[in-house]
Amino acid sequence: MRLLISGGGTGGHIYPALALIEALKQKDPTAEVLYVGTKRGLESKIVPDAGIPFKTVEIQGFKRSLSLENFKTIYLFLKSVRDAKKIIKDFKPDVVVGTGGYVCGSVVYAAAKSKIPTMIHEQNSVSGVTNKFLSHYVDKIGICFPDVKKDFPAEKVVFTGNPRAQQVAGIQADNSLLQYGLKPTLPTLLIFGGSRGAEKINQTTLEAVPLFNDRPYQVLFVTGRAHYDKLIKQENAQNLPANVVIQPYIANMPQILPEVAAIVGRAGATSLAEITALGIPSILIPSPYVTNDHQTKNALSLVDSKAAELLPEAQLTSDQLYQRADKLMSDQQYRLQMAENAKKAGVPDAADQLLAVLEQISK
Ligand SMILES: CC(=O)N[C@H]1[C@@H](OP(=O)(O)OP(=O)(O)OC[C@H]2O[C@@H](n3ccc(=O)[nH]c3=O)[C@H](O)[C@@H]2O)O[C@H](CO)[C@@H](O)[C@@H]1O
Repeated sequence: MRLLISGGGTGGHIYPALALIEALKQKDPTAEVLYVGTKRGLESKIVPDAGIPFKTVEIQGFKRSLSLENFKTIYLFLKSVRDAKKIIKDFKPDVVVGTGGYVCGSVVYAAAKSKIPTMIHEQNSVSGVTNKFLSHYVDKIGICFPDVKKDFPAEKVVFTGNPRAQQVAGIQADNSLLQYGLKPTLPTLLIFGGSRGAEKINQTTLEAVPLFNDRPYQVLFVTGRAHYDKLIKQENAQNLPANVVIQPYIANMPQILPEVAAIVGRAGATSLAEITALGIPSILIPSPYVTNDHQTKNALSLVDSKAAELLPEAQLTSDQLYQRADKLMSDQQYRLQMAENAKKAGVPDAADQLLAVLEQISK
C-alpha cells in the first residue's frame, strides 16, 4: 500500500499517524509512506526524527474573529491545495489519511478532488473544525468516542479507536525510567500538560514541588519544550527534592508509560487513548482553551465510569494538586480499581481496525 498521511500542530494529531504507519509497516514491510505537514508544527521535528519521509505545505488556521489575516489564510489554503495536488500526483498514493490539525484540511481536500480514496481520524469527543469541513468530501471517518458520530455524516463513520493505543499496549516495561534518573523500585507519578506543556499546570506543580519531598514515590514533571528554559531557572526547580525530576519533553513516551503508576495531566484525546490502553489511573485537568471545551467532554467519558478524576483548571492550586496527587499515590487499592475501570475503555487493536478500513477503501 502507498499511504499518504497528514496531521499536525500538536502531538495529539501526530502520534496517532505515526502509530498507524508503524502498524502498516509491521503488516506490510513493502508499504511506502509519505507524511505531509507544516514547517512550524511539532510534526516538522517529530516525523523526520522517526525516519519517515516528510514534505511540507504552507498554511495557517482561520482566526475566529473577522480579520485581514483570514484573506491570507484563504490565499494560503488555495495555494496549499495546489501544492498538495502536486505532491499527490508525484507520490501516487492508494489512500490518503488525515489525522487532524489544519494542515490535513488542504491535503485531504486535494486528495478527494483528485479522486483518491480518503479517510480522516477524529481523536476527540467533539469534532475539530478541519475534520468537520473534510467530512463532506472523504470516504470514511474513524472515531474514538461514540458521541462524536453526530457531528458527521453517519454512513461514513466507523468506530476504530486511536492507533496510538495499540502502539503503547504492545510495549513491555524495560526500566526506561532509569534514563531520567528515576528509581525502578519506587512508584512514579507523571505530571505533564499535553504535548506542548501548560503554563498553569507547570506553575502550580513547581510551587508544589517541595511538598513531594520524602514521599514514598517519585515525580516525573514534564514541562513541554517551550516552557523548560524559563521554568528551570526558578528557585523550586533549582532546589529539587531527590524524588522529583524535571524534563522538557519525553520523546519515548510509549516506553515509559507502562512504568508509570499514575498521571496528572491534560485530557487530550491521544493521552486518554494511552491511559485507557494501559489502564493508568489519572487526575485530568482539561484545557479550558480548546474548541467547544472538548477536553472536558473527553475527560468526563472516563470520570463518569470512575476511570479518572477531574480537576477543573479553575480549581487548580498547588495545594489541590499536591493533596489530590498524594491521595492517589498513597492508595494502591484505589489506583488498582481506577486502572481496571480505565482499561475497560481501551481499544488496544485500534490500528488494526483503522488499517482494515483503509484496505477496504483503497481496493
Ligand atoms: C491545546 C490543544 O489543542 N490540544 C489538543 C491536542 O492536544 P495534545 O497534542 O496535547 O494532545 P494529546 O494529549 O491528545 O496527545 C499528546 C501526545 O503527546 C505525547 N507526549 C506528550 C508529552 C511528552 O513529553 N511526550 C509525548 O510524547 C503523549 O504521549 C500523547 O501521545 O490534540 C488532542 C488530540 O486531537 C486534543 O484532544 C487536544 O485538545
